[in-house]
Amino acid sequence: MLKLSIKEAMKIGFIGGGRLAFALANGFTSAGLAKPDEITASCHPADVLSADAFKASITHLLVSMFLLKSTLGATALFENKSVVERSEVIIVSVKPDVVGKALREVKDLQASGNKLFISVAMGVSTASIEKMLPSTARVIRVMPNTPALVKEGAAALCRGKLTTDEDVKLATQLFRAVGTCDEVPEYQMDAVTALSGSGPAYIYMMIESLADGGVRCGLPRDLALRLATQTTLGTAAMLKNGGHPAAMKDNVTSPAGSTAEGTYHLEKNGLRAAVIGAVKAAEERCKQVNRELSEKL
Ligand SMILES: NC(=O)C1=CN([C@@H]2O[C@H](COP(=O)(O)OP(=O)(O)OC[C@H]3O[C@@H](n4cnc5c(N)ncnc54)[C@H](OP(=O)(O)O)[C@@H]3O)[C@@H](O)[C@H]2O)C=CC1
Ligand SMILES: O=C(O)[C@@H]1CCC=N1
Repeated sequence: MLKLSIKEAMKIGFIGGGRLAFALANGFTSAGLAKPDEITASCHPADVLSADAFKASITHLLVSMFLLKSTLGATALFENKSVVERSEVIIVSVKPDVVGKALREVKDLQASGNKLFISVAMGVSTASIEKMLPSTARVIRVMPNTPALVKEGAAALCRGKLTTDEDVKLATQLFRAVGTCDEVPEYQMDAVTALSGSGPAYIYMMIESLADGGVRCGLPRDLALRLATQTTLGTAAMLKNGGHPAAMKDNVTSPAGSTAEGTYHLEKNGLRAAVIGAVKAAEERCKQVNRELSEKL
């Protein structure tokens, strides 16, 4: 079995060079875990597209290649096989419904059998990934999030059937270089996806709403957005130092003051139920994706 060590920069390949791959590649290189010129990423293969889709995709592909090369110094490849052959660790970062197609292309490669595959695909279980790869391939499932781009990511991972402690150590080190990373049992991965994987989208909506509120009260847009962003950052930083959000909220809320009016309005309009419901709905969607995929395998 190929032993990996994170002491030296690793050859990391991405099957699917999209938004998340870009965020992770950027984070890994700036953390010194991979040399930009040793990162490879594959993009949408042109052979399966209609003429019109090909034209649209080639533009998209050229933009992706340009971004990967110019911003990161990484190499964009047309073939998933080349990514596997050229990498020590392969991050599967295509959409869940494309995972099967992409991995079928590399299943028969000899190189696939002794490599570590890290899947970040939402809702796709390690058992499903293992069925799509040679029986000896090692698989880890990770759910990262896009703040990895600024080394403030939150990730959780779980083991597959053949994952070794060293693999977990390596993946943990990789994702801790771009934020936090916890190991969880696989049954919790959909909940993690629904909370921290999707969470940045919910927080952006909250920040945008705060800024809209400020504008409604007469603040200039740029000031409102800066205040909303910094307030979110500062609030999260305080919580990270310890303490309970309810107690911290009470510290902000003066008797008969402005915050009490504001929080009453949020309670009346069901903010908490809406957020809890959003996480639950996102978790359900993960389970649905896994069910649909498992039926096809
Ligand atoms: N975005 C996020 O915040 C997070 C995403 N994830 C997971 O990461 C994965 C990727 O998501 P995201 O980066 O947002 O999606 P993107 O659509 O941005 O990236 C997917 C990439 O894969 C390419 N692709 C499509 N088909 C193939 C193929 N057969 N072989 C190789 N590459 C292919 C796509 O090209 P083209 O566009 O030309 O089709 C695209 O560049 C998903 O499984 C998602 O669940 C996990 C955590 C957070
Ligand atoms: O929306 C999605 O499906 C992916 C998974 C978590 C964040 N983005």
